[in-house]
Amino acid sequence: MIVSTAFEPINGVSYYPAVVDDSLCERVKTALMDANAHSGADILIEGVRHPAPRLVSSFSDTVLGLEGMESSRTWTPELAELRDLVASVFSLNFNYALANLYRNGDDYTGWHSDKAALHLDGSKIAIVSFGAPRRLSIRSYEYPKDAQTFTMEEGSVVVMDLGVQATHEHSVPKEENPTDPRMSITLRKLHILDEYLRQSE
Ligand SMILES: O=C(O)CCC(=O)C(=O)O
Ligand SMILES: [Fe+2]
Repeated sequence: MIVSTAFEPINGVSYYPAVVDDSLCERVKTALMDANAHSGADILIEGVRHPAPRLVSSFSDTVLGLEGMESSRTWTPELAELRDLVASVFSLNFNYALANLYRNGDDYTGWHSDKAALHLDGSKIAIVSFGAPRRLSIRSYEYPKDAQTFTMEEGSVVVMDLGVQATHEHSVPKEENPTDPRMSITLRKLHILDEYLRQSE
């Protein structure tokens, strides 16, 4: 499958529409809902508990407990299919997925960079979108007023270089208009997973 870059908001971040077909989108959504996989645990920010502004779950090659997260589950068949499709389209490799469920337009992800230290050096993060379109904003730490914002449609993939995390942060802002649920599956290659496996041998 050949995909063309529709949009590159900044160097190191590319948006590709229509990578995942409707049938796989439907199967992934159903699988995630059936698995009742998402948790709404509180999150800790500088030692203070806040209700999670979205629901999260995680999947990986082996059950992994990361600080502040419920343990991951092993891949469902649909998520493994999605992982393999995105890996082959972009010639990447993934061993972990963090899934987010935005129940409506009030759910959001605040400004943050992904924790580069957990990921394999030089790897990339792929964000796959399902359900209602939502916006992704990206801004540099240097010029925070110049945010780039674009809409992620169902079946689209955003590919982010790990290096971008050092210079930029991203967010999924709230929507003012009524908004249906949206899920994102963020595919990652964590180096700590291999180390974790080695420790438990
Ligand atoms: O839901 C999204 O599109 C982005 C989520 C995100 O930034 C993350 O999980 O780190
Ligand atoms: Fe993120």
